[in-house]
Amino acid sequence: MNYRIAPSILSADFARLGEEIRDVVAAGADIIHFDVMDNHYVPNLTIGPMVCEAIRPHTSAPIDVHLMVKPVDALAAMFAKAGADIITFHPEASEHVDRTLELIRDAGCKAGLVFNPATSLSYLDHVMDKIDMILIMSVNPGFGGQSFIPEALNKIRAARERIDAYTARTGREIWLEVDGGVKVDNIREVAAAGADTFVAGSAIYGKPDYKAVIDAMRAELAKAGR
Ligand SMILES: O=C(CO)[C@@H](O)[C@H](O)COP(=O)(O)O
Ligand SMILES: [Fe+2]
Repeated sequence: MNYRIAPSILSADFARLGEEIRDVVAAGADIIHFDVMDNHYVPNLTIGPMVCEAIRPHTSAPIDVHLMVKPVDALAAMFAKAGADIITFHPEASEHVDRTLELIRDAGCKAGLVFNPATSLSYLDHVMDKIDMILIMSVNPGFGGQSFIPEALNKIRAARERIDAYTARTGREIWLEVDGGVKVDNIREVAAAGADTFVAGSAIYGKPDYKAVIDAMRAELAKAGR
């Protein structure tokens, strides 16, 4: 299994963001997770396309933009222009999920849907062909540093079953990302449930030695048995 670790810059030092991104990639990160919150769909307010554009020259790692905004379409287009590689959004926040997925892919990015703890995976039913990534939230969206909600493991297993059935039928791969409360001490269980891409904000940026945390996560992943 090809596992990917995606540090969330929500827990980085924003006064030194470029350096924080270079450091985490040098420490072994595969993807930069970029949390966009609008103080409307979620209570917090974070960063927009200008910041994405500003960090783009600091890394060649894919920038994974997690949109916690409503409405979605205008901002999705702006992030595609600002250098995002992957753009995910919450289906409840889009008036027309299929159209938003198309808009993101037409702009040259990978597209994905994000599932809150209480959101049904049935939003996937008719759009699998337009999805490159499924993101399962293991906390309620809005803040870093929350505790992993154990029920998310069942949803990860259900999403993995859908992906495996789809890949067996079409040959096309879809990534399964998990976001919220992922740490060294639970990443193995999250991987065993079927995830291949792991967002970790406070677990990585909350420690002084990013490489030590990422190495410890990879050591756990090597034992996951998938
Ligand atoms: O999208 C979100 C929160 O809404 C996340 O990406 C968090 O930033 C993850 O932070 P940790 O739970 O890993 O500290
Ligand atoms: Fe996120």
